[in-house]
Amino acid sequence: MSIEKTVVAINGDGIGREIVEAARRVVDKAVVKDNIVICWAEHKAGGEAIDAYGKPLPQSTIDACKKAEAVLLGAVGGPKWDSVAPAIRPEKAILGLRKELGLFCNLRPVRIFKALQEYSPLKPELVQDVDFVIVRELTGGIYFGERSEASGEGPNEKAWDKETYHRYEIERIIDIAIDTAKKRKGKVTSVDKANVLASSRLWRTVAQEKATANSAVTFDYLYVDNTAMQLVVNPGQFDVIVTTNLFGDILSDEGAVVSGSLGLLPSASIGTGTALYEPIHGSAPDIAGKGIANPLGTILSAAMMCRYSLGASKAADAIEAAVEAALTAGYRTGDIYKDGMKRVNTEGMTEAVLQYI
Ligand SMILES: NC(=O)C1=CN([C@@H]2O[C@H](COP(=O)(O)OP(=O)(O)OC[C@H]3O[C@@H](n4cnc5c(N)ncnc54)[C@H](O)[C@@H]3O)[C@@H](O)[C@H]2O)C=CC1
Ligand SMILES: CC(C)CC(=O)C(=O)O
Ligand SMILES: [Mg+2]
Repeated sequence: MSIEKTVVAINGDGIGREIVEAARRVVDKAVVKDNIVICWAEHKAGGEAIDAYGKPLPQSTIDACKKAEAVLLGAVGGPKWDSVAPAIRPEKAILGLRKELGLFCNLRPVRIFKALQEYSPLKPELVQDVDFVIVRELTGGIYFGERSEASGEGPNEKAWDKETYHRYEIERIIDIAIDTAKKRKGKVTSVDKANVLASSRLWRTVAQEKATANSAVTFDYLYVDNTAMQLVVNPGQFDVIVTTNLFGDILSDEGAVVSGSLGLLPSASIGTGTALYEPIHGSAPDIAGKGIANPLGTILSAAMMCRYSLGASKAADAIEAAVEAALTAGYRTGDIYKDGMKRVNTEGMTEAVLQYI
């Protein structure tokens, strides 16, 4: 008899439905290898929840996520909801879910597939060894600080957002970075802006204390502006990058360029509650509804879900190998297409992956 696992699927907006449906098909086929069957529970968040319920994160979605073994999410937001009140913007759904589920850590692996080395805008010799993980703090910092929308008039009109970090928030994310590094090449790069920001100075102090207490791991410390440059001049130097919510958000999109496309990168958000898996990109309104989005970032997020939340390691290995095989065989969505390759849409890439499982 198969073991049943409940996974909440949140399509969200834009390309969300297209990529989540692709990943669900792949997972359903792969988990058979682990004698597992997935019971998918669809719930709404983001713009689609605003349209249905008048708010981006209904309690029913939160409750379902808390009870499930994992959550697979597409992306939320889009121009349709750009003029809604700040308190109910679609992005509040993502932030709210992360907070409600206690997901203080976002793991964003950045690697370069052999078949895609020539797709990176960087020189081949710079990208051949690229394989690092961004460990992004996810429930603190400026995204969760107090803010004030614009008020006042004329040149004195002002708005502000506050960045706060507590010692315990920094300690627990650095601990995860250290554990991650111990399973990899043993190097942590802590990224901050300690030359200017008080919150970054506390970040660096805590990182240095952790470094002293963990001599098995090598630490270095970079300012975020230098890191942004190092990511494109020498990305092979990185093993584990640990940084704040805002800096991690920005640096991971830059990492995606190194790997060839934003559509390729997966993520896992972990912490105290049900883990959530989502690609690092957004809802891509410019290509939504056309069936051309690259589903691989979501499919690879689903592989992480199989490995870390569903106890389906054979499925995880099979999905990752199938993605590699599909790329090696030349299948390419538009974002990674080059002359001579097999151009496919979302459906075609999904079929290509399925055939190798
Ligand atoms: N986790 C989430 O739900 C996130 C939501 N957003 C929201 O998404 C909306 C659009 O934001 P943007 O800044 O345009 O960022 P985006 O990541 O949605 O798109 C940036 C560019 O990358 C392309 N792209 C993204 N994913 C792709 C894929 N799978 N295949 C092929 N091309 C892909 C898009 O077509 C676009 O040209 C906004 O409402 C934003 O707030 C943005 C980032 C994360
Ligand atoms: C709502 C945003 C913080 C989402 C985002 O850009 C991300 O998590 O990468
Ligand atoms: Mg982002």
